[in-house]
Amino acid sequence: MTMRMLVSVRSVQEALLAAGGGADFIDLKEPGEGALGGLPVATIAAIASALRAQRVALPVSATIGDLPMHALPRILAQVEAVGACGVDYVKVGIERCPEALAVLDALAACAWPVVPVFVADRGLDAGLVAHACGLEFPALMADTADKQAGSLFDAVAMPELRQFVARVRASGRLVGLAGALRTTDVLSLRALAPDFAGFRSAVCTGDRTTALCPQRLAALGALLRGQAVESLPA
Ligand SMILES: O=C[C@H](O)COP(=O)(O)O
Repeated sequence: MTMRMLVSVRSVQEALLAAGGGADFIDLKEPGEGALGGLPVATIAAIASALRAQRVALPVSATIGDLPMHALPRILAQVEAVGACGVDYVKVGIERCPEALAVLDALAACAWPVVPVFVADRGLDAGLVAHACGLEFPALMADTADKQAGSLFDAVAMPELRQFVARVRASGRLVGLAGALRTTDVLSLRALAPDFAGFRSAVCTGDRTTALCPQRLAALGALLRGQAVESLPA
């Protein structure tokens, strides 16, 4: 099955560009505010409603911002605020620490579909992942916080990523990978075959805080679909 492409965007214009450029998931995020930087809720609501008004039926996710695991009340309040914006999924970063277990339990009890995103810079905690797999989440993701330190493949070894994909898939959830992934990572992604891969850095004109680049988006989409690409933007 083709690996689906999630593209992170920060505006209506970028969301429509991503939708027209082959994205399978539209992910609302402010890249300038961190790995899972949150947009203002009014912006999230405006983008979600603009997409629906343009009859874009793609699933839309939005992040709550980079909140620490000890800030559970703030995390839950933000999930509520973002979920009420008309998105399909609310993405929440899960740090590798003891408090994360209680955060996962609380997120699973939320009224909105939450996608936990395991912050994998220090590897993946198999116990935490197994715990999440036993809860009612539609999908689980791994991503990195430090986008300057290479890609997810520099942070986590292939066997560990393979185990993550297999564990999540066995639980019946969708599994997604992200973390400064580049076109050069597509072969490794294919080997792991997650349900979807998430991108921002690879589809911008410069670093991930700059504008979305239609050519890079099209080239990446073609590559993920297994189509020959004549020349990839550097
Ligand atoms: O959820 C996906 C991320 O926004 C990917 O961003 P990145 O490619 O800069 O790591």
